[in-house]
Amino acid sequence: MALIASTVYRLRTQQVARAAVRALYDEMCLYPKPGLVSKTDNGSHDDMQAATFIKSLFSLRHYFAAIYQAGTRDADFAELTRLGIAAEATMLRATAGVNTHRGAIFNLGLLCAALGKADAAALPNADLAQIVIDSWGADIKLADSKDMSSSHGNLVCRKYAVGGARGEAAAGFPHVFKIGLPTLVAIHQAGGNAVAARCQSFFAIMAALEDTNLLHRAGADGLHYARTSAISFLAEGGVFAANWLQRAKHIHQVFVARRLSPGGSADLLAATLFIAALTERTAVI
Ligand SMILES: CC(C)(COP(=O)(O)OP(=O)(O)OC[C@H]1O[C@@H](n2cnc3c(N)ncnc32)[C@H](O[C@H]2O[C@H](COP(=O)(O)OP(=O)(O)OP(=O)(O)O)[C@@H](O)[C@H]2O)[C@@H]1O)[C@@H](O)C(=O)NCCC(=O)NCCS
Ligand SMILES: Nc1ncnc2[nH]cnc12
Repeated sequence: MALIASTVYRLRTQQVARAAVRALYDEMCLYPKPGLVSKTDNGSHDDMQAATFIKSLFSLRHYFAAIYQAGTRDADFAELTRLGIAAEATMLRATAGVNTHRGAIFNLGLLCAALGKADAAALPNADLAQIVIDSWGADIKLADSKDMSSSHGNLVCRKYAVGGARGEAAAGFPHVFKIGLPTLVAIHQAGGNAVAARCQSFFAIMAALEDTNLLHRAGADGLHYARTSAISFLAEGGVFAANWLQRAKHIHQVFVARRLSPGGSADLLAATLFIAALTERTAVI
């Protein structure tokens, strides 16, 4: 029995880690994704391209396995943080110092750990958002209150009084579970293909998110412009509009011209794809 249990554990760990890496890959590949890197172009970035992201996400495969297993052992936030910081170093080695997935390491890492905790408790349809809140929410808020770093995000969160990645996590990833995922499922159920479902999900997240990348690069006006663009795209029919692809590509070009880069929305799209892949009813999207 022990052999079977250990084999199941190993296979599940591999499944979760592969799903996390695949979600980051599918996010990067999605086009158009206003201002962001894809295989088509580098968006609003001079310092990174598709290959940078592929090196980065591949370098994180062991991290996602490790943090899932930490979750199965009911690890505390201090242990998760140690794994996350080590993963950031691994990412930077893979990208020659470019920050491709620092937020994704945090966002997807916590969701992998929550999944591990749910699996260990044999809860197949666990409320992962609630597990994140209950298990590590207080520590995430404490870490945020003690953060005196000069990271782009921390400076922006203080200046604009927004929650950033930590605020999103401590609230149980509402932009994933209440916006990204329902939108992805709705478009799929309406007959939309994967690209349409993922684009609509991305625009829905961007329309609502206080993305610190946008605030860092373009201030409150930049965030407002990006969110208004997404709201207009959705109000004019989103991916159900006949010319949606041309409109989405035009918005991408305008974001590039303005150097806007909603990296936080991209991370939460990846988190949405990760949850969808591991949730039986949405595994096909
Ligand atoms: C917890 C941290 C992630 C906090 O990081 P930071 O202090 O920087 O604060 P945030 O801005 O709040 O978050 C950083 C990244 O998170 C993404 N993000 C932004 N807004 C949100 C949001 N509202 N909700 C969720 N996630 C959000 C975003 O990451 C992506 O964009 C980055 C790439 O884009 P780019 O424009 O290139 O970014 P820069 O290089 O900074 O700017 P340029 O110079 O290019 O203009 C990339 O990171 C994507 O992932 C934000 O950037 C983290 O600092 C932390 O504490 N980590 C330690 C490990 C840990 O605590 N782990 C716990 C368990 S895993
Ligand atoms: N595809 C992407 N382009 C730019 N920044 C990102 N952050 C996360 N995904 C990204």
